[in-house]
Amino acid sequence: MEAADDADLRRIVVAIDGPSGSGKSSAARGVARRLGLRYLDTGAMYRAVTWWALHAGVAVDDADTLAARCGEPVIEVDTDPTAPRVTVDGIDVSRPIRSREVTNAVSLVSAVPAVRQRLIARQRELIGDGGIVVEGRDIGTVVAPQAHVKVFLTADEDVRARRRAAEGLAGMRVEVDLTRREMARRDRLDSKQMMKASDAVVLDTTDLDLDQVIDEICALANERVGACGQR
Ligand SMILES: Nc1ncnc2c1ncn2[C@@H]1O[C@H](COP(=O)(O)OP(=O)(O)OP(=O)(O)O)[C@@H](O)[C@H]1O
Ligand SMILES: Nc1ccn([C@H]2C[C@H](O)[C@@H](COP(=O)(O)O)O2)c(=O)n1
Repeated sequence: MEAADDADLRRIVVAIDGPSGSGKSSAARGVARRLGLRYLDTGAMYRAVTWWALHAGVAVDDADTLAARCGEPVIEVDTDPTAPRVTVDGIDVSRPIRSREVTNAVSLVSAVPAVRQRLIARQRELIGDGGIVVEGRDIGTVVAPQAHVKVFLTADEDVRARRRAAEGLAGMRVEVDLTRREMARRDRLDSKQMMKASDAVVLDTTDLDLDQVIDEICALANERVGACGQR
């Protein structure tokens, strides 16, 4: 990317949304690193509440109790793209929140309106005056509709499952068919929260490698960076 004005870059908000396994985290981190921006993984925050519920003995299908108690855990997020970290009550949960147990429960927790309200407020605080790449499901529509760059990442379901299975969940190799079924289930449950903004650029990553995706998003940021002072 050509050198953009530093002051404008410090205000930019790049929103990346899309289904599970479409490459949001990898792309968002890569863009943030390349442009010297902060990085916020909002899914990690929903995962952190889910991890807390599982450990606090709160049933993840008990929406009323989740709504009443979701303010209890203190969730801290480090927005450094070289070392993103999430803690719950001071415990580093960056790895355990990727476990299969959390992954299969998180959609129930993230569907609870009180949980969303609380985390969205925190996400907006973290976005602050910008200089950040934020990824999730509702960033361009709900969390930061003012974002200067909005990207909706997609990829063929089979390709997403293969990429995810190759990576494994928290270090365990898992088979592609099972991964595909679990991802499809999660996308179905998340469909109410996942929204493509009408002004988002749709980027299908099926045939793109990660560097190409990062290049495309950085090019969009470069085009829009001049508008950062105007919003
Ligand atoms: N363009 C790409 N080409 C090849 N592999 C990719 C690409 N983008 C991401 N990956 C790989 O696909 C896997 C899933 O990517 P990533 O975790 O970034 O997706 P995600 O959309 O954030 O998923 P989730 O919503 O489930 O957290 C990772 O192993 C990542 O390295
Ligand atoms: N802005 C967001 C981010 C995430 N979620 C939900 C949907 C996912 O199932 C879960 C975990 O996200 P992931 O780490 O897989 O990106 O959190 C949401 O509702 N809104």
